[in-house]
Amino acid sequence: MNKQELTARIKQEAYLEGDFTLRSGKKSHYYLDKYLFEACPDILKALGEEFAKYADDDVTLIAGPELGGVALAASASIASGKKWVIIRNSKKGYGTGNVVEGGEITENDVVLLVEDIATTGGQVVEAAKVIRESGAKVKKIVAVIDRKQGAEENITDAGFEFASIITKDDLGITD
Ligand SMILES: O=P(O)(O)OC[C@H]1O[C@H](OP(=O)(O)OP(=O)(O)O)[C@H](O)[C@@H]1O
Ligand SMILES: O=C(O)c1cc(=O)[nH]c(=O)[nH]1
Repeated sequence: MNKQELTARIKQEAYLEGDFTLRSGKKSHYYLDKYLFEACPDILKALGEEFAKYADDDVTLIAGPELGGVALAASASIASGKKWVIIRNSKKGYGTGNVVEGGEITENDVVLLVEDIATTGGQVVEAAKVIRESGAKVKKIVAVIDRKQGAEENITDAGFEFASIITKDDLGITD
């Protein structure tokens, strides 16, 4: 699937209009329901292939933040052949008590961090800090969609590199 077809498929499956409150507390007249596009195998496969383009030889691990990043990281792993982990929002108070699920992130790791939607970038920066605290390098943060509401600036200010597969402009969305 080429980028244009992928963009059209995402809009077709996941673009909603209404009054929405976002994670950041911002209000929006639209919402991109990542679970709706992640549920479509053609889109999920194509996204994995797009993410895999960022998985250079030095990348040792792909990470996806809970919850929307999980399927994306799995798809990117299949497409790239690199292992993947989940970054939880917080530790469970029982069982292993892990924040990182699927294996440890070590100081030798170079991690590609994948995200579904970047609005302010707050969620993905938290996940990136977990990776950094383990001593590993965050190679790049790549989101499926950049809503262009500060994510790039905030992610860069936090010391990480950022890219997105598409932006809200590609989807023909105006504020
Ligand atoms: O860039 P930000 O301003 O942080 O906002 C975007 C984040 O918010 C949403 O997560 P949500 O809270 O819906 O979590 P979920 O993945 O657990 O459903 C979205 O999936 C991003 O992770
Ligand atoms: O900022 C968010 O919380 C957000 C925006 C959006 O379009 N889609 C989504 O899943 N989360």
